[in-house]
Amino acid sequence: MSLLRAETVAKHYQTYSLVGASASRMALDGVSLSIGEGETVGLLGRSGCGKSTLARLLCGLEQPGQGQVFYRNHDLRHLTRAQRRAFRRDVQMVFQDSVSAVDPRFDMRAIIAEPLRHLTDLDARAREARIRELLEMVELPAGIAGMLPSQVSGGQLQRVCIARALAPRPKLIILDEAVSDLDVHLQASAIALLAKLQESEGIGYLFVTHDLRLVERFAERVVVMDEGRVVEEVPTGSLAALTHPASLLLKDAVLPPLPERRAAAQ
Ligand SMILES: Nc1ncnc2c1ncn2[C@@H]1O[C@H](COP(=O)(O)OP(=O)(O)OP(=O)(O)O)[C@@H](O)[C@H]1O
Ligand code: NI
Repeated sequence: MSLLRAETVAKHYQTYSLVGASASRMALDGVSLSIGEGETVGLLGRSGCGKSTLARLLCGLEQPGQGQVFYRNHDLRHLTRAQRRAFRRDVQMVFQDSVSAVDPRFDMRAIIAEPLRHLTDLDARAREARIRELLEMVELPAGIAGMLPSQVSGGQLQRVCIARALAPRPKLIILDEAVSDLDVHLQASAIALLAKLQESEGIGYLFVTHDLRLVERFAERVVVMDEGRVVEEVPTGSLAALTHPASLLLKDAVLPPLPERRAAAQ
């Protein structure tokens, strides 16, 4: 049974011009995607193809215009209270822009404590212990707990967002370009951290990116979208099988400009 499944979801946005004319833009055009428990899926495609829209539908932040999203075979629109709480716990999301994803008035402790308050039965003491444990998991010093978002670096704040996502012991974390803004070194260590957590906690990820290299290491399956549709889907071991033009663009972006290729072109 899938943990999370989108079935032929469609979503269009109404856009308005200055003169008041409205147009409809199809962000998702009949997309189906199923994610099993503990599974890691890379979701790729060029800018504007609908990745973030699909990510938001999957975690219930937005409703599809057509189609349905299912959590453990239950339609998200008809969850019981208990199922909704389980869904909120099991499926977490980390966004690209960690600064706007946190309240600037909250310190790191309060940021991480929030899901613990709402989604677990831990008392204050147990919450504090869990926060210490989470900071350790994301390799941040315990002393950071009392700092405000303005007092930590972008990379540290992103790790705090990952800690917050891990806090309620989710089954799946949807990472929407979550490491894209980090410098190369921090990106590599964030990926290593996510891969480690995948092993130790059995967490699965939906890893949204336009960088094929980032998913190659730890996704089992790569799904490529283009213009609001899923155009290809292959196991990570078979990337050579990708043939759609949108997939080839992703593959091309990975190839380094080899000196001999440049020489051959001259
Ligand atoms: N809130 C919104 N209002 C209007 N149009 C939107 C909205 N969100 C997304 N869109 C449009 O829907 C389409 C898909 O956007 P989406 O953000 O899902 O793409 P994406 O694949 O995540 O792109 P990127 O890689 O740049 O993040 C785009 O054409 C975008 O302009
Ligand atoms: Ni996006």
